Amino acid sequence: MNIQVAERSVSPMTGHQSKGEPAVGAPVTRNEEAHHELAIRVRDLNLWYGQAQALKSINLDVYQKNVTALIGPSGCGKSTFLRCLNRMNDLIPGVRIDGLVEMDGRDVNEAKMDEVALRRRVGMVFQKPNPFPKSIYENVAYAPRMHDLVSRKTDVDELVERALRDAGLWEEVKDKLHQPGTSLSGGQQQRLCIARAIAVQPDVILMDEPTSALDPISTATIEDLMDKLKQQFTIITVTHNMQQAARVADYTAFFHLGEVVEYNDTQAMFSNPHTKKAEDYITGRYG
Ligand SMILES: Nc1ncnc2c1ncn2[C@@H]1O[C@H](COP(=O)(O)OP(=O)(O)OP(=O)(O)O)[C@@H](O)[C@H]1O
Repeated sequence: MNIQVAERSVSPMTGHQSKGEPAVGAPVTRNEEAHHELAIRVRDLNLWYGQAQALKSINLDVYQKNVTALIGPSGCGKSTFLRCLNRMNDLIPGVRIDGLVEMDGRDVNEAKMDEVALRRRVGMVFQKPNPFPKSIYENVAYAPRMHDLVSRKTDVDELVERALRDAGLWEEVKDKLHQPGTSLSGGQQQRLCIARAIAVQPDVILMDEPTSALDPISTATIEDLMDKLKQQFTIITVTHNMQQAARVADYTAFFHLGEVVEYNDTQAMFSNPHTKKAEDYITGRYG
């Protein structure tokens, strides 16, 4: 099957989940070179906002040092799912969660889990670049200092430089480190936010539509960066751009009405989707 991938934003969904579609869980096929060690194991995860169920029995294995894309129509639960991985939904009143989100053999929702430590291990980059109202340097140095990872000035300097280099921003900012982060362009600000996220050496970086507010050149820069960063980090990204998912992701999960309908190696998913819904969505027939 030769699937034409759609490039477009997604409007509110229509359609219904049909039963009897293939079980989801471990991908069917995998990239030869990809790492196959589990970073996160999600089992039977359900989430309600008040009475409304937004996630329904999600089962997903996220592999270390890969990019996993979450795709699907607007309102199908991608961002909600992403926030379950670092307990950011805890901040929303009326949320109820059950099921397992396991990292390093521990359920992130267990009562004694230290949420601050969890969010150090699972960093997040948002749709709109959101640097602190501080200098470029302080944006990167703040969290490592707060977590006591570094204290000596030379160590902080070194860490700031390394994070900015890894985020592909050092050459552009090395002579203006003490200017406000907000003085940078949108694409540079997003790379600053990535530098801020990686400065604490997380295991996982969550990205919620990280390029949707950026121009095509900045988008391409971030996509290249994701490809480099996966050597060091596990990346989970939400995207509405099918071509981006096809370009950057090793694995793709297709969400629909709060369920993961299909999860597979990206190449396999895009060339031979197992479900009609995934095929229709990927090809832009609905969404
Ligand atoms: N804070 C909230 N309170 C109540 N309901 C919410 C909240 N956040 C999301 N929802 C609902 O949960 C469902 C899933 O939303 P979510 O934002 O996770 O979907 P999404 O797939 O990320 O959508 P989009 O692609 O438009 O960003 C939707 O019905 C949404 O209205």
